[in-house]
Amino acid sequence: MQPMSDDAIQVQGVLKSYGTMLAVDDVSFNVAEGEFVSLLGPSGCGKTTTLRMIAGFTDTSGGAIRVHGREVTHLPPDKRDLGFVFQNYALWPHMTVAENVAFGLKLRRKPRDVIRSKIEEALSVTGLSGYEDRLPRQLSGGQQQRVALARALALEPQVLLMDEPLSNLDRALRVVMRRELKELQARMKMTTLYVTHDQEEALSMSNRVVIMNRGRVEQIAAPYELYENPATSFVADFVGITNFLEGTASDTQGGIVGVRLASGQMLHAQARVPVAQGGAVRALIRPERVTISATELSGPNVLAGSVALSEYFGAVLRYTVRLDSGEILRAEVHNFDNFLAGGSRVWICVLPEHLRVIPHDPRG
Ligand SMILES: Nc1ncnc2c1ncn2[C@@H]1O[C@H](COP(=O)(O)OP(=O)(O)OP(=O)(O)O)[C@@H](O)[C@H]1O
Repeated sequence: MQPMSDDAIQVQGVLKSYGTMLAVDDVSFNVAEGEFVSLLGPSGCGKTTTLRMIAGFTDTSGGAIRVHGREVTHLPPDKRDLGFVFQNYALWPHMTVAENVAFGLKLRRKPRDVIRSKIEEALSVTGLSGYEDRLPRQLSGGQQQRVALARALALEPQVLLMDEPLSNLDRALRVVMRRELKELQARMKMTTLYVTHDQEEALSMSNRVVIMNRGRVEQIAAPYELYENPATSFVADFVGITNFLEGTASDTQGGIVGVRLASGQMLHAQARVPVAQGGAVRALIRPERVTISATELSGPNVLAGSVALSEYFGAVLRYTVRLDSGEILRAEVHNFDNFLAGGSRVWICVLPEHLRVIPHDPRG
């Protein structure tokens, strides 16, 4: 698909090979003006390489990159009008906070009063006013991270690229910082491309997420869409926990497809993507969508089994159920007043509207 021309970033068919290995394999996506887009995927899937090609730190082996419609594929990083915040934020240790933030502005020979007001503004939006004269070693990890962000913001980039900027922080700080960062990004309507392997970070901060796997794009969608309608087994498995039931597609009627399980039992599921009749398919359901009952249920889409394991996590109770047909299914219960012990006989109901059917992907 041809990306729209008024997008802030357009990545088209980008490739990166290292010898015979394709680290990035025909990746295309766009980031609209003011949008927050994340590249999410497991370690080694090509996220950082993609971001570095957009930044200009890594050469491309093919494809095109445009920033605000201008082709930048072969321009050096400083000619691309992009800001960066990387994982190792590398502040100058001998410079104060203000000097660190001023550094890029001085390189660009900005007038002294402009530099002063930019420093003030960047430190104010990152909550660092009053820290001007501190050295990096006199700051916490989160504060150092914010200095790196302030330094990037002071240059007023049209587009900000961030690679795992919160990964060095402890969990509590990471959660606080991601809220601050998101709030700041939204307030400043700053176009942002963000690399992370943390699904919570990607889901909670992004307008859209690009899921990568082995150098390729698996799916591009808004967080809700990604979670509710994963396009592939990989996405379903990588984003949240999913139950997979293998079967064969029978006829589709009124948007409902029949899935015959190996046991012979038929389930009805919503068909969001076309599936071939007789084709191998997977029916997916999230554990929190599974209804579990200790009293016998009847009707369609009911499966009988017994509790193999129950795990209590405070707010949630997770059951692992072995179905009579042999499959394992996980169910999560959020409001509960009693526990079903291991071995308990249970009935599982999976409503058609909560079951998603996707073609069986031999890679997944
Ligand atoms: N300079 C290089 N030379 C050879 N192979 C490389 C080089 N840089 C990256 N790779 C390989 O390219 C693939 C993609 O790496 P990349 O750093 O983009 O992954 P990533 O998704 O960002 O992973 P992580 O989350 O671990 O940082 C990996 O298999 C990596 O080993």
